[in-house]
Amino acid sequence: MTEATIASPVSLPAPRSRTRIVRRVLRDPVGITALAILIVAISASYLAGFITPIDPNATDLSSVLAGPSGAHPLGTDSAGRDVLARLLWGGQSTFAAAALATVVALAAGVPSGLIAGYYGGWFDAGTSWITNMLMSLPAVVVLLAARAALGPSVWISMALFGVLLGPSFFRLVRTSVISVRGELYVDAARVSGLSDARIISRHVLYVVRAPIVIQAAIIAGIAIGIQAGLEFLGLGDSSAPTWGMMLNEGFRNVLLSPLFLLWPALAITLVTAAFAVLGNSLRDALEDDEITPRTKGRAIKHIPHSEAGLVPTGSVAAADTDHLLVVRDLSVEYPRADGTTKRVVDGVSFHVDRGEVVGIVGESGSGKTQTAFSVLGLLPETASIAEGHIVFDGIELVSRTSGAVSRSRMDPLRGTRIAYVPQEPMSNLDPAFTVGYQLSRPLVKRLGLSRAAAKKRALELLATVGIPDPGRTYAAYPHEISGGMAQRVLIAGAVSCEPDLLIADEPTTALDVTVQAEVLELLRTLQSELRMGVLMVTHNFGVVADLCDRVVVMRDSRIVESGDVVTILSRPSEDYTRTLLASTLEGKTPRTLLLSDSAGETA
Ligand SMILES: Nc1ncnc2c1ncn2[C@@H]1O[C@H](COP(=O)(O)OP(=O)(O)OP(=O)(O)O)[C@@H](O)[C@H]1O
Repeated sequence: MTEATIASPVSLPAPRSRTRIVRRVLRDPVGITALAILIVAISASYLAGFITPIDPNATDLSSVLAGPSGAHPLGTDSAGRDVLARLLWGGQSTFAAAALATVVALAAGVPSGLIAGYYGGWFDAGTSWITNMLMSLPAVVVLLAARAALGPSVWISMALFGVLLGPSFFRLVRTSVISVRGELYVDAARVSGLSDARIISRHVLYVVRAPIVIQAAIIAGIAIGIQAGLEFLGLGDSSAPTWGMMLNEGFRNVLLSPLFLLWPALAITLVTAAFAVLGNSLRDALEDDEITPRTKGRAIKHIPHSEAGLVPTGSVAAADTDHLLVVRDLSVEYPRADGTTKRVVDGVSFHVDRGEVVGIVGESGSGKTQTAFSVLGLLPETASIAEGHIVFDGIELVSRTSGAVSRSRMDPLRGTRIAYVPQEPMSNLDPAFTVGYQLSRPLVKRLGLSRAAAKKRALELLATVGIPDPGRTYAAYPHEISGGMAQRVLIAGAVSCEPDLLIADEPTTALDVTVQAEVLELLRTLQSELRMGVLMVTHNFGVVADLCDRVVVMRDSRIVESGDVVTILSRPSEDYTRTLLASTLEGKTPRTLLLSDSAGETA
């Protein structure tokens, strides 16, 4: 690494301590109070037999609606039954039934919301339709009808209530997933080789877990309220003591014994409020928590080339196996609202050899990114590859007939042999995870490194890309580092598996001018050290002149001309190239031309 590539030190906050979620809740006075109320209420309910020996259904007609006494600490009801015993035993069924409703709602809403939001398509359409239908049903009427048809079982009522509440989780999760699935850091995770399941469980579920937690707490409270409401109306199982029935009885006897109404009302209010407050406190703790990877140490696992997609496919023409990457006659289309299609890449052909840097240059909207995304398999679902094929190291990623990137061939390559450096570094880092986690996770997943080895390698990579204090940057969150450092982090991630091909899409556009030069120098150094083929997407001929061996000039989705950089820079054959050169170089002679001139003179 040259001195020029080392960024000036940036002041970073001290690394965060890995405080656990429970400890964060315990430090929140409101959270700890709510937790204490729930722990006391739940344990007291399930230890009812030890707390009071009195049978909750034992009647004593000589002592009805009696006030608190030594024998009956909370008094008795209208049948002379002990209020404390009934309150404690009633809590058992209340908590268990609320848990049942919450678990059913979670099971019905969360997985379906994740899949519908992430993949969209027919599953999304079908589940959204079912959700809308369920939400249009009046829950209380359905519960009353179920009670009439199936009997007064609280378990059936609460399981059904869980199904009716499932859509609230579905909508919450689906909406959150839709808002993050298009985030660049999700694309970046895909490109770094993580599977859909891993992306959903880590990056997507991580974003929606806080709303899920608070929603679950609220739903548990609502389930207790609805359950008590049904019992209050006399629709519960009258053979078992419940808080709702106690409320009903207390209400009827409020003038004779107001205290009798107070106990169940207090229990219901305290417990439902505690659930809501605990949900808020947990959410705050989750949002503040740094996720700790829990991967156990593993030995280094080398990915055998015989795994799917890593051996050349037999049907590829010999001419296409001579180069690292071959893109031939590629055309990409999008459907228009009027039923026609819009061609954004039209008959594009080029190749990249090992150790060679090829630039795709052109004005905004000329189709450069769509071409690069075709190679990466990152085109949106609406795009289709109308024609052409793409071959990487003899592996046919897009065949002439398939019209799409083969996922089984692409997945083992992305993040290991084909890497990607994006345009906007900040948007490509997940704000919820530390830099170190995001850098080391693919090393654990793709290279099979243990957590400790991945951390060591990540720190080495950060030093390699010129980060002045790798330890601090490793522990920092994306918002705590500068744009230039974030781009260095992404470059470190991209080269971590020593790829054969690096695709960089305007890697310096979002950076200020001095940092641009440093990042270009870094890319140049890494490219020559690792002998990578590089496909550099840019609108800037200066970048092409600085880095590239060959260049492809694009305009309006087509290639205008292509050739080696010195020829195109000194003798462009197309007016468009001349205009583009004049506008981006502004009369300056690029270093490549100076070098080639001096080489010519020496010769
Ligand atoms: N999802 C999409 N649906 C329809 N058209 C799209 C979509 N994405 C891109 N396009 C169109 O494809 C064309 C090429 O876009 P592309 O992003 O490849 O341009 P570019 O040359 O990389 O420009 P820039 O440097 O501004 O990113 C543009 O006209 C753009 O509007």
